[in-house]
Amino acid sequence: MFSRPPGAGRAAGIMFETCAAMLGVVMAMTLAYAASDQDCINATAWSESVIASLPVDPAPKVDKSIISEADFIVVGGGTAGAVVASRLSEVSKWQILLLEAGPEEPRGTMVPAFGSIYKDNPNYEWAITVQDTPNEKSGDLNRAKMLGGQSVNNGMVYIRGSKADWKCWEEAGATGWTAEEALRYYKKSENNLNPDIAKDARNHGTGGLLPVQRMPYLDNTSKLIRAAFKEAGMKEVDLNGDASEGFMFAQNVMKGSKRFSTNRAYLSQQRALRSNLKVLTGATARRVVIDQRSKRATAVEFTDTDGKTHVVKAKKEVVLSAGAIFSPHLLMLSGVGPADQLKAAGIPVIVDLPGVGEKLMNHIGGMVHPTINLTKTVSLPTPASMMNDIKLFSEDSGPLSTQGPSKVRTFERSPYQPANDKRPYLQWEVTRSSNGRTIPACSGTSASASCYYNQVKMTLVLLQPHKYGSLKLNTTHPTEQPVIAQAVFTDKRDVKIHARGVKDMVERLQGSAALSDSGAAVVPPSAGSACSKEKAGSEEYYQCVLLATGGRTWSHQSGTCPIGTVLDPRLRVKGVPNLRVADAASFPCLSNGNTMAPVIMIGEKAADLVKADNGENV
Ligand SMILES: Cc1cc2nc3c(=O)[nH]c(=O)nc-3n(C[C@H](O)[C@H](O)[C@H](O)COP(=O)(O)OP(=O)(O)OC[C@H]3O[C@@H](n4cnc5c(N)ncnc54)[C@H](O)[C@@H]3O)c2cc1C
Repeated sequence: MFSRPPGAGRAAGIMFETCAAMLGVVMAMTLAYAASDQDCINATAWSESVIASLPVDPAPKVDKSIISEADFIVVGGGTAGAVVASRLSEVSKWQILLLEAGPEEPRGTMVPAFGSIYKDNPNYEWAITVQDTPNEKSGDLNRAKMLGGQSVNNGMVYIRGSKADWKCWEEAGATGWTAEEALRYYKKSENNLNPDIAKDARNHGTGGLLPVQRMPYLDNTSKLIRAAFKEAGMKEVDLNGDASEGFMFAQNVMKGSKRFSTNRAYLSQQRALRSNLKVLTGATARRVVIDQRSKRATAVEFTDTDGKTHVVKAKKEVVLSAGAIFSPHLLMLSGVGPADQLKAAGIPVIVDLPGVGEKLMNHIGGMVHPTINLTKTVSLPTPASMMNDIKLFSEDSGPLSTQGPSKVRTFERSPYQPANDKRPYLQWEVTRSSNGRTIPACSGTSASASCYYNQVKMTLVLLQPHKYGSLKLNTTHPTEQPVIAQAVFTDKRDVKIHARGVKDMVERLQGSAALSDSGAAVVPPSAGSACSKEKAGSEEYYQCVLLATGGRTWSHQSGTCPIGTVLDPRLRVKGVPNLRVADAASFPCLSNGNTMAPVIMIGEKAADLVKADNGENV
């Protein structure tokens, strides 16, 4: 319906697309109105009308034909895999095959206000269950299954972590992964679109494929949170520059008002232009075929959406970029991993590598939320205001282009962390929620937050917990998902650091004139009567509340095939020299911040390592 008419020139095509899209908006908004009264807006019709307003992408070059061999096979077209495949295909004499289990990226992902809109949608998500462990009833783990991987469906925040992270990498044996080297690749990937930040050319790049910018619109609550944090003595800084502490309205992977995944940034145009880059979606790798005698990866076995098995020969190398859960799983299914687990599952051992899945690193946070109830800075949406939001969105502004105060990130040291560790251990996240006044048709959908919120919840994330989880082969059903156990507040030091952080923040917010002047009420976390024996507001009280309410791991799983025990510093699997792992699994140390930016950096450097090892100048 919205495709360009045959033979139309570019300008005419764009006009046609715009008009067709606006027609779609009007039709869908009519549906939303029909199902709405003053307080109740049909969220599904609303979401559809927003999606209909998006510019039409050129149709991706979809070629379902199977090839029998390629020079390089990249498994997993996610955050890192899209980068690796794209960069390798710059060498036109090489044939690159990218295998992605999920489908093409859908268009709705471009709307920042929709957040992780495809979370829990079985068409675009792996269903992964996690073991219950003390202090955490884990339930499920969200992993995107589509081209672009988690970069399509995450919080978009672009945070590189601490420059002091690289000391830990060096100590783990990651020779050559220094702060300066990482910066080189961050800058290579980055197209920083905010001039006030981009002018710091030592720390930022503007020529890369990845658009990075702040969300273009600040709502009133965001301005209020900024005022409260400044009042609390926090400095507004560029957390990807020289400062490692302070707060920031984070930059995100986006351009104008739209999200960019690594698929959109690195693959969509390249696929259309490069005949040596073949992308197969719906292609689930089952194992890497490794020759028992030579210990070389020779092929990848995968199944298509009809369940048919194919084997593609790898003439040079295989790169696993299937993420922190599936890269180690694929290694084990291919005979590389802890020998005891492989033998118990009946998988012939090719290389005994006990480090595969031995640790599953992750940030942890408490379900202990200081909350700010809002009154003056929020207003209920109306059909007219929502229509206006769509107009603003098409002009690269307005509420649909933002996630409001959810983009605030703070990094601070804890008085209880080791004094010689330069990484700030505490990160506060702010999320929007709705309490008391809900709009029935808006609640329970991903679009709800873009409809209305009247509360912000603060969540403290511990960036360097003292305990990690693990990932093991399911030895009775090895092809099923691995057995995943995370670790949450099982170390007393973590409980102490977290509780003190919550106490300090509550006290600062309660003393904020900016908040009280705007009618906002700060509600400290509580666990009902469970902690009534402790003095309210004391560190012991918040420790009790934390243990009573429990915590959870973040979505930053990493380190399941780390450099050091599993990979050499060139990301090659020890004992299988033409097989590499390049994604969040490769981290030897937990990044001191959100993980997408470091994963993209790894993808960039991985491609250069592969090129250099195969005779190309980089
Ligand atoms: C809900 C959520 C929100 C987040 N928000 C942020 C944020 O705001 N900022 C941030 O920095 N980080 C965020 N993260 C974390 C970050 O997105 C991830 O750490 C990062 O994207 C992981 O990249 P990856 O390449 O390792 O894996 P992925 O991006 O998950 O890519 C792996 C790909 O491999 C495919 N695959 C897996 N197995 C196979 C197979 N057998 N055959 C073929 N293909 C396969 C998958 O379908 C997927 O596309 C978030 C994560 C989640 C879950």
